[in-house]
Amino acid sequence: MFRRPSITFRTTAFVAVVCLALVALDFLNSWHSRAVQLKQMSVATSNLARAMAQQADDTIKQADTALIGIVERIQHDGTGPAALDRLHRLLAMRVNELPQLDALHVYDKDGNWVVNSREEPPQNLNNAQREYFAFHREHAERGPHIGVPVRSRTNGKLLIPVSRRIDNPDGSFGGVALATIDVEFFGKFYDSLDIGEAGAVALILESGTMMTRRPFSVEMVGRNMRETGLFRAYKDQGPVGTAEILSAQDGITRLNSFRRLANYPLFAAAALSKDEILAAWWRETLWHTGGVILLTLIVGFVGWRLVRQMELQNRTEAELRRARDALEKLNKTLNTLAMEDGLTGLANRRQFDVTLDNEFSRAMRDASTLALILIDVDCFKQYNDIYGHAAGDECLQTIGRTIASLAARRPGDLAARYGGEELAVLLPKTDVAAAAVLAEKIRSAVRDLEIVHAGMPGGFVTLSAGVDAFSPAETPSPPKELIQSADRALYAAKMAGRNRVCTAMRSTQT
Ligand SMILES: Nc1nc2c(ncn2[C@@H]2O[C@H](COP(=O)(O)OP(=O)(O)OP(=O)(O)O)[C@@H](O)[C@H]2O)c(=O)[nH]1
Repeated sequence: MFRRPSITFRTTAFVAVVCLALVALDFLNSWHSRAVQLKQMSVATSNLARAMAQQADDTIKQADTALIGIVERIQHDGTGPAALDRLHRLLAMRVNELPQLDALHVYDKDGNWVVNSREEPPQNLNNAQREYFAFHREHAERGPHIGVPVRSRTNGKLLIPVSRRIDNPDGSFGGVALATIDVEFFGKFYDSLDIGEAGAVALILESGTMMTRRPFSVEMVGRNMRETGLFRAYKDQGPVGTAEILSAQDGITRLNSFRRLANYPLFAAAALSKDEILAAWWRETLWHTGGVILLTLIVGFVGWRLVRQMELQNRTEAELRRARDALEKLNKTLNTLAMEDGLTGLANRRQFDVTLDNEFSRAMRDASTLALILIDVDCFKQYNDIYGHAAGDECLQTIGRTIASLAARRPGDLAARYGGEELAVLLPKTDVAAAAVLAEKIRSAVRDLEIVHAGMPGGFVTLSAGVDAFSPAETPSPPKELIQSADRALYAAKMAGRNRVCTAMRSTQT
C-alpha cells in the first residue's frame, strides 16, 4: 500500500528540486547565451569575409580594367614609338589614379620590357621566367590571370601580379600586360578590421597559394595552403561557408568564415578566436553562476534549517503525545484508585455515595425501586484477634470477590466497601424481595466458603445483611433514609443472632 511520505521528506525533496531547478535553469540559460554568442560571431566573421571579398574583387577589377584598356590599345595602335609614348603616359596616369597599383607593365613575346608606368624604367629587364608570363605564353585564353605573389626587382616590394595576354594580329602570342598590386595595400585594409588579438584574415588563391594575411608574415606569402584545415573546409563547403578550425600553427581554435571573390579565383577568409569570442560570455557566466550557487546555498541552508525545525517540532509533538498518553493513563489509574477500594477491589465509599445519589435520582425519574443490601462480617474483631490483621485482610478480599461475582450482574448494580468490614450492594430497579434473595445468596455463598473462624458457633466465617428498597417517587425521602433503614435491618439481623438476612420490615432466618 502506498504510504504518504513524511512532511520532512517532502520538504527536503522540494528544497532539493528547487536547488536543482535553479542550477539547471542557469546551465540552460548559459548554454543558450553561448550558442547565441557563437551565432552572432559567425555572422560577424561572415560579414568580414564578405567585406574582404568585395574589397579584393574591387581592387583587382580596377587593375584588370586598366589592363583591358592597355591590351586593346596595343592591339589597335601597335608598338611604334609614338604609340608607346602615349601608352606610357596613360600607364603613369592609371597608376596615379589607382592607389593599389604599384606599376603597370607591357612585355613583348620574349618577356622584354616594352613600356611601363615608371618614369625611369630599368633597362634590359626580362620577365620571361615569371610564372604569369609563362602562363600566358602557354595559354591562349584572353581572360585575366592572378599570379602568385612576387618580389619586385625594382623596389623590392611584395606584389600580386594581375595580367592579360596580348595577341598578335594572327592570334599568336604577342606579349603580356601586367598590373602589380602592392600586397601592403591589402595589409592596410586588413589592419583596419576589428578581429581582436588572436583573430586572423587571409586572401588565398583557389589553387591554394596564400596571397596575404593578417597577422602578416613574409614567409606566409606565397605559401601553399592546400593541406590546411581552412583550405579543406573551403573545398568541402563551396564558395561560402563557416568552419571551426584548430590552428596547427598556434593551437588556437578559430571560428572561420570564407567567401569566394565574385569575379576572380580567390577566396577571402576571416577568423575570430573562439576564446576571445567567448571571453565576455565566460565573464558573465562566472558572475551569474556564482550568484546562482550562492542563491542555491542560501535556499539549501534555509531548507535545511526548516527541515531541522520540522524534525524538532515532530519530535516535540511525539514527546508531548507520549506525555499526554502517559498522563491520561495515570489519570485513569488515579480515577480508578479514587473510585476503587484498595483492599477488595470493590467500589469505595466515595463511588458508592455518588452512585447512590445518581441512582436515587434515576429511580425518582423512572418511578422505579432502588434496593440496598448492607453486609457485615460477623465477629470480625474476633477473627482479627485470632488470626491477625493480615488474615483479616485476606478474608475481606475473599468475601469481596464472592460478592462481586454474585452481585453487580446488571450494568447499574454496584458492590462497594461501605467501611471497615461493612459492605454494600446497590441494586437499581430491584424490589426488596429480589434484593433479599440476592443477599441470601451472598450470605450462603460466603458461608459455603468455609473460612475457618474459631470464634463462631458454626466454626466458619458468616455474614449478616440488612435489606431495604423503596421507590423515591412514591415515598419522597433522602437517600440516607435507605441506608438507615438497611442499617436498621442489618442491626436486626445481628440482634437476631447473626448469619442471616433481614429486610427492613421483616427478617428471614436460615
Ligand atoms: N483485618 C481488617 N480488619 C478490619 C478492617 N476494617 C475493619 N476491621 C476490623 O473489623 C472489626 C469490626 O469489629 P466490630 O465493629 O466490633 O464488629 P464485629 O467484631 O464484626 O462484631 P459484629 O459486627 O457485632 O458481629 C474491627 O476490629 C476492625 O478493626 C480491615 O480492613 N481489615
